[in-house]
Amino acid sequence: MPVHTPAAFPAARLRRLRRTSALRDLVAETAVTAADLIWPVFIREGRGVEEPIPSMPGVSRLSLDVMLRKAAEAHAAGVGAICLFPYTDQSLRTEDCAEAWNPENLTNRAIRLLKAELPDMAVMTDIALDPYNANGHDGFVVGQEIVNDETVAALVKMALAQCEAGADILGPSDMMDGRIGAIRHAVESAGYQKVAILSYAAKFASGFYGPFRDAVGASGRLVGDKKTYQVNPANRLEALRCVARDLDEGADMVMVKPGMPYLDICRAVKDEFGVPTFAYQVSGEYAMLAGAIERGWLGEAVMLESLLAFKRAGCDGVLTYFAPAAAKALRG
Ligand SMILES: NCc1[nH]cc(CCC(=O)O)c1CC(=O)O
Repeated sequence: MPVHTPAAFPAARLRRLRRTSALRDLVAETAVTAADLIWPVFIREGRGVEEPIPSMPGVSRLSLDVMLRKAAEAHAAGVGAICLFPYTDQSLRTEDCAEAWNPENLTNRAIRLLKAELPDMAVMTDIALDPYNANGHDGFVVGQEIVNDETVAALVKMALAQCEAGADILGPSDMMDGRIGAIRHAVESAGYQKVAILSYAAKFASGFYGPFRDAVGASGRLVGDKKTYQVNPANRLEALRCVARDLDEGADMVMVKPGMPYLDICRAVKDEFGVPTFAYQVSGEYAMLAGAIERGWLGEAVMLESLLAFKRAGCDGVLTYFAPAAAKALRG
């Protein structure tokens, strides 16, 4: 869109439209609303448990009863969707990752509970093996290698179990090649035509996932790094190829992750493809902001400012740990 060159001063005084909040709101180009937010939640076994995660101030692992109560509050405040991340019991983390497609695993029980009690809230899942893997990787490890096709077959089983439990949105976050096509084909064939896929399409090999790995209990386990499957942070065109590929294979929506350091990618994805585009404001971004807010180094307003940045960059929505607090702040 062409940017009009303002007339010379004093015909143009750009401050005229900044004078009052009514005028500012009238000409606001973008807005963030609670309905734009997806709330990522860490779940664990137990009852009445709220276990703080030290590297994510204000975020806790929740037992399913507490999760349900907080989900209902967030939903009442306007948050439309929740995304589940399990803290799997250490004894269930194995090299064959079989817990990942157990119909009764923590995530699948949480999906059933949410769909029974809060049917209008959209439930999104994560598809990757890391919460179930003895070595913390998103795929099977054979020798030194993260093997692709064997992992995809396991991800398909995981996806089908989540569909069976009632998931609305599948979120493959593993970055194996061919997983979107394989999952889409299996899900269609099994009769789950209505389930949407939000692909973690442009997912970078980032240092900003550190606190998340603490939260799901994978930090101490991860052997090596994820650079053979996640995208090099130096690469913009490769990220766009990932998005094109996932759309071709049947993704309904795509995600850029992390968010704030990759706003250029968000804008490029929206401009290039025009599809529903999401950003994940990841755990490390949350930790920076929440940690600084907690110490009084930054004001709370940076929360909504950071979310607005995603809308300005072309995103339709944001996955953010701030979702409940942001929804509350937006209500004033
Ligand atoms: N498949 C794992 C997964 N799904 C979401 C995140 C990160 C989210 C965050 O940092 O908030 C990760 C971590 C990783 O790839 O190591």
